[in-house]
Amino acid sequence: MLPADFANLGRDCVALEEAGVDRIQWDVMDGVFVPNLTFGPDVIAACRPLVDVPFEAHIMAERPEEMLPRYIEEAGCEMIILHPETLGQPHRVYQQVKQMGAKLGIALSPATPLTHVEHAIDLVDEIVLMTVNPGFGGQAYIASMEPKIRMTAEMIAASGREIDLEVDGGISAATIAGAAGAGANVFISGSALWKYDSFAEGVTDLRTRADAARGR
Ligand SMILES: O=C(CO)[C@@H](O)[C@H](O)COP(=O)(O)O
Ligand SMILES: [Co+2]
Repeated sequence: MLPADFANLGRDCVALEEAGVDRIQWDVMDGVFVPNLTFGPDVIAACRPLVDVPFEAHIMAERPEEMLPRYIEEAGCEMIILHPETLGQPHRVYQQVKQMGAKLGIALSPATPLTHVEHAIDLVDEIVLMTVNPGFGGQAYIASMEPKIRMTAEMIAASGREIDLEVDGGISAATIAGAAGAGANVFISGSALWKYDSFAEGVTDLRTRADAARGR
């Protein structure tokens, strides 16, 4: 939702759902962990009743554990995506997310190693590999993340668990095949999706390209 019209977030949520997106990701930024400031649980909660599509909160904010109940219970986010660097005791917070009934996403910035997920492979529902440095939309896809995508896919396969591999940042018609071919199965597209003539055209084009790269 970072490229959305902040004066009409509800309208854009409805349009995205009508276009057939599988989920809506809210980029929560506090201006401390990343040099940008966006929206919090009250804004997400205001949009929740307008659509049925799952919400995931990508929380790029320090001490996110203090507001977890607001994202899960008030804002109705089914998935909570956290950056390990923002947590004093990551594993404890991961347990709290699951105990509150939400799905757990762990986001790794480009320089954050895969080892940050190893200890939580039995808890995590989604591993999010940032293919840009977090904080802004419209940045260039970092193709050198593709070996990390492959290693993550191998780690997931070895775990024997159903874990989504999401890529987030710079995903467009030009880059989605590379990410999909490396093993990603969930794709977050912001600025590229908004550039299509319609959301429906973008969703169809991006999904078709990803499926082709995954041999589906
Ligand atoms: O979390 C982030 C950025 O910090 C991403 O969700 C971006 O907001 C995706 O936007 P594009 O790179 O697709 O424009
Ligand atoms: Co994001």
